[in-house]
Amino acid sequence: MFDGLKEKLGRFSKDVEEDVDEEAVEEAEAEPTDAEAPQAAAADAGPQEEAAAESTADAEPGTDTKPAAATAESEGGTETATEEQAGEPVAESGPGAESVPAEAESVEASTSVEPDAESAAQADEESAEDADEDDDRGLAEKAKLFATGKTVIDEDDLQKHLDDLELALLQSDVEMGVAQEILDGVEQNLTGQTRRRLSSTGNLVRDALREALYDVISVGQFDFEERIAQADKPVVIIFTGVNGVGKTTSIAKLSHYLDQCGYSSVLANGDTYRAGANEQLQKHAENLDRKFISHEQGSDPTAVIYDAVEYAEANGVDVVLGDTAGRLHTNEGLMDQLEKIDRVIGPDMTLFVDEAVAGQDAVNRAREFDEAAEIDGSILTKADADPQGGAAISIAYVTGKPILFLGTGQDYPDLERFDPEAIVDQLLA
Ligand SMILES: Nc1nc2c(ncn2[C@@H]2O[C@H](COP(=O)(O)OP(=O)(O)OP(=O)(O)O)[C@@H](O)[C@H]2O)c(=O)[nH]1
Repeated sequence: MFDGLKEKLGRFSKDVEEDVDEEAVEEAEAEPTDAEAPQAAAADAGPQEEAAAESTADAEPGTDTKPAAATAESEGGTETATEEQAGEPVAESGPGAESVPAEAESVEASTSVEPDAESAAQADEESAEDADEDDDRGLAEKAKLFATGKTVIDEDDLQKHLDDLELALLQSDVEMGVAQEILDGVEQNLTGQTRRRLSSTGNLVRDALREALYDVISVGQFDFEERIAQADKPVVIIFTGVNGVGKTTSIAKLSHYLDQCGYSSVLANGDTYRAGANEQLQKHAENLDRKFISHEQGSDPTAVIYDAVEYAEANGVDVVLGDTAGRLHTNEGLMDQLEKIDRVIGPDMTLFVDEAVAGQDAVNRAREFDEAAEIDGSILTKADADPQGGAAISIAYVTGKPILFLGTGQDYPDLERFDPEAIVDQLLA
């Protein structure tokens, strides 16, 4: 699922990471030696070995020695530092740094000025040699930069990578406005000081991308099961969308899903337009052992749904799942039918169904269906066959309504709750 997009995002992360690494090494060479600041402070309190042992114990794995304040900032990635915080002591590493006077450390772009540089510069030469390990230097620098939330990459370099990312997103069928939103988010997360909401992976670029992707795909999310649980029964859910995208199958899958959650359901065929529609949904109802409500072809869809609601009320059924004709959204007759269902039945939810593989077309249809008959969320089918992921990333942002489920196969259990955080993690795995 979404393997093509996954690969492109991975390439972007890797390319930017490499540039960030280079920056970090350059900085390390211009700044005082690693671990000097904490060691210098500790040296006042006791013997050197003790101080070294303490600072090592404080350090996070792979981040080299850092004062507790800076370490705490990076933990969980909950909040990036303020300007003042950025000025707090942060351990550095780098050859020859012990000879750099504090005044010479005026640094540009991505670096932060260290007020404790003076004490760092006074640190013991032996300790400096201990800390002068090239191995972890890039990692330590990245961790430090991440902790301070300062700019970590040259803007021109970043722009080049963002252009590549834009192309990759558009090639993956991400809607243009959504792609721009992601680019803005990544740029802001990498160069600005933003409040992070997801737990940090400890990887600077991937975290910036995660946040930006999460922001666009999590739009409007609500707890579907909670809404079902809290609504008066029967809950009426109406399905809209064009023909052949997996709408009927999705109704059957949702009936199965609801059953797993402990809710009974009745299937109603409001697609009285298309020959064969009754038989198609009836087949699913039989497979699942559900009550099926239908009228003859050409009759009023509202009357079908109405009958299903009456049946559910009389028989204590929790949810009515109503199909509608899948003609094009431009068809006035269809829109009139949906409007009448809205007016007479007042459904609890209207779900738009389309296929992930339709990419931009699915995004455009979602927008147009929502404008014609307001939707509460979407189901994206055939995600299992979609390498691009453009629709999955774009639909929520474009409609302002969440993707609630992904269809991931042809069998009834192949319906998964759309979990934005899990999807983003999967994309950046
Ligand atoms: N791979 C895969 N196939 C799916 C998925 N959902 C539906 N399909 C298949 O897509 C085809 C069309 O599904 P239908 O449910 O008949 O489509 P529909 O939108 O109801 O079409 P109409 O009944 O013509 O409106 C069927 O062969 C389904 O098995 C999915 O999530 N993954």
